[in-house]
Amino acid sequence: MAYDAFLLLSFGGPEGQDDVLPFLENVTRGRGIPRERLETVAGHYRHFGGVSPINAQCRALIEALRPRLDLPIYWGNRNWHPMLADTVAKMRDDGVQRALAFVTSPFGSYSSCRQYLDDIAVARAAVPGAPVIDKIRHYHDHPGYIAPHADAVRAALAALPSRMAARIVFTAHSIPTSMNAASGPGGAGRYEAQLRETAALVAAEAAPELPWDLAWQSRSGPPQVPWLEPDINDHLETLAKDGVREVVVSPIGFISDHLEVIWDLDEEARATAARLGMAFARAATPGVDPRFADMVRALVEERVLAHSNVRHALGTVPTWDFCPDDCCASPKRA
Ligand SMILES: CC1=C(CCC(=O)O)c2cc3nc(cc4[nH]c(cc5[nH]c(cc1n2)c(C)c5CCC(=O)O)c(CCC(=O)O)c4C)C(CCC(=O)O)=C3C
Ligand SMILES: [Fe+2]
Repeated sequence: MAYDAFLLLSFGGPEGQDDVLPFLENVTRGRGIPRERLETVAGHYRHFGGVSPINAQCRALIEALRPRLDLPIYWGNRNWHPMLADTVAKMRDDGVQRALAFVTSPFGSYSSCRQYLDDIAVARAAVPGAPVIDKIRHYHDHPGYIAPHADAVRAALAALPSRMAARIVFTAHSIPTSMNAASGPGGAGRYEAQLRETAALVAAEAAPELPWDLAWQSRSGPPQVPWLEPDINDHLETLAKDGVREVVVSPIGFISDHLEVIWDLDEEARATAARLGMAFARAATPGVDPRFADMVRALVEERVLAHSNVRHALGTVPTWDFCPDDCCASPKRA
């Protein structure tokens, strides 16, 4: 397949205090998020001057990709500028015919996969003559994703007083259990399955001798809707009761230090651990690790040279190039 452009497709985040509320309105429109939750999350952004780290991370990734890709690079977001529809219009004006999109989430689910496909469809519908845009597959078990996380877990373990007694707790963004059930072709619960595989692969590479768990963070939505559990803070309580004194928390659900990482883990989970008297080290995310940037290049090559059969994967949970219609369906909303 021939492509004449590369598109970085991400979530977007505010870049100043005045952006916070309009950004949150974009994120939560029609999603039934309680008002109090919105105010709480606005406070997290305000704590950092109203600036999400995510846009700077996208810019840094683009700079890391420039020397690695022979394609012009474009960037568009779901929820904040540069908005995807504006980017698609620019691509059309530049004569782009067929672009390949890399999404900043490695996993399948409505929020992390299908919603980006919907974003592409909506943006293209708004731009007459828009290029075709194909999405790159999930990369939850790609060596370029696993290796930086594994190194980071090793480094975090080294920062603990006595790594012998440590527990590794991997985290990812919680989603409603109904959204998890609908993840993957035919609704196969792939979100959790992929994350468990990522966790197992990172643990095996970083510290095969240590026990690990998968916990969830950043729960949203109304309280009566079930989301994936345990929450990281509840899980730390359980571990403390079981006598665990040291934890490494590794956010394998994130490619870079999103606001959920620097608030929900570095502030909240760290405070929970301190209250419980546990030593706490947060493992880094890939960010612009050269192996992660090389992975993006490899994923582009994999699609361009589809006949070459090179498809790096360390696990067995399948990934697929084109999501079928019944993949990662939108969950019913309350
Ligand atoms: C699976 C998943 C990912 C990973 C995949 C991916 O990366 O796309 C993700 C990423 C992100 N989520 C982000 C921010 C927010 N997510 C929210 C709300 C929600 N997230 C959900 C799921 C996910 N979210 C869901 C099911 C909701 C409920 C509303 C709904 O059904 O859609 C809300 C509303 C307030 C709240 O309730 O928290 C905010 C502000 C940011 C930006 C961070 C930054 O600024 O650095 C990023 C990268
Ligand atoms: Fe999907």
